[in-house]
Amino acid sequence: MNTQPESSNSRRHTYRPATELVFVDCPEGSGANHYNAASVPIYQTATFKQTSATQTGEYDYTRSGNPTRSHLENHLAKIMSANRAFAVSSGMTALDVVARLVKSGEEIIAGDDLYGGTNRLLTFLNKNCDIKTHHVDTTNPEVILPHLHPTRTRLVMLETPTNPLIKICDISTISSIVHEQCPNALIVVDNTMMSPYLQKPLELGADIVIHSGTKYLSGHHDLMAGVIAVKDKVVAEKIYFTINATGCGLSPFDSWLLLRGVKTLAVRMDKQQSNAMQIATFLEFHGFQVSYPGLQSHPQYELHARMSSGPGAVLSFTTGDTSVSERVVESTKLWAISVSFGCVNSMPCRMSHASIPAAVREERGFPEDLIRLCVGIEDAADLIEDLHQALVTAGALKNDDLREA
Ligand SMILES: Cc1ncc(COP(=O)(O)O)c(C=O)c1O
Ligand SMILES: N[C@@H](CCSC[C@H](N)C(=O)O)C(=O)O
Repeated sequence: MNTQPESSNSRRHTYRPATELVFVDCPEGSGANHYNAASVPIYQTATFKQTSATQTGEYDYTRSGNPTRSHLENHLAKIMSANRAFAVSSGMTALDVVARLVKSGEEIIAGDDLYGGTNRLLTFLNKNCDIKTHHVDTTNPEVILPHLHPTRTRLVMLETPTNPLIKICDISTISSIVHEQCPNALIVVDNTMMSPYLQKPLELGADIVIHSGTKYLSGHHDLMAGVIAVKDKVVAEKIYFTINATGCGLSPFDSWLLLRGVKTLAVRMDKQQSNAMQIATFLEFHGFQVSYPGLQSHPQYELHARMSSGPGAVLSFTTGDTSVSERVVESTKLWAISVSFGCVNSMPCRMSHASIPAAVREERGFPEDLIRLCVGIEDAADLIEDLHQALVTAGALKNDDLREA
């Protein structure tokens, strides 16, 4: 049964974003926190005893609903300005659940610089389910127009910034164009890179927002999770149906971990973002081609600033030579070599998009010498010193004198 109440936050004063992240409301009428525990308890149970032989109570079975997950989902709906939010087992699950809104013969329009796993899912749907995806450069809303079909287009899937090229698209303009031409189409934004602390796509015209909760929302690389936030009640019911039918709702323990992580999102993101800005400035000062929406040199600096309250903590840069980039990555001592981002450590990475075939990467202008930096909360001076020595060791930087920009 569906136990998650709609977000009921209109009844009280709204605080500033960092406060709202910490302040967890008790879902109205949920009876989910009988003892007023300051930290929402973990309801580690698969099933719930009933008092009636004919009617089920608020909760009956954890696949269908669990009080710990309800608290989390209610909190997520609030911070994402959604009518309802759902917590599932991974970011890819969130994307898969949303993709199930598309029927065979319908179409998707998606960016050409999407996370590799999303690209893999869309390729699977194309090959096996007769669901075609048109990949376009979403930085230019005009290029979407020729692919819009009044009845066939079902989803328009956007990332902004994109992973890993850090391209920006205009959520409001694209939403208006698509909604006007295709009443059946839904705008889906993967907001993983920004987190709801920095950007709220539902307020900009999107219909559905998804997150890999594995990243900033949880923040410690100790959890896999996904989030789906929805504006429309009918769409939300369809999403809930799929989650219950397929059994991919987030477990009670992971729901508790994610709720705990969300409370510290603002402090982590503020520090990570400030570190990222210093590192981007350092790299640009030394002549590297850096893509980071906090730099005025980013071609969509102003558009990004209009849509969000900060540039985030992921940036990418090129060295001009693939083997030099590999040496840079391998020469760092402090920066771990690992995929994923959003954690409290930092990592250089050119592995996350290995699932996109080399030919497709080339066709979409994905530079093989790209290094993606996912900046953590360490002392920025240590991160810069380590990056500097790695650049010098790899021969990417001739001048080994460490100058701050
Ligand atoms: C932008 C983006 N969306 C979705 C995902 C998928 O999330 P998860 O790994 O939690 O399945 C990832 C990374 O994996 C990602 O970087
Ligand atoms: N082997 C994984 C790669 C995951 S990449 C994780 C993350 N989204 C990132 O961008 O670093 C796979 O095949 O999905």
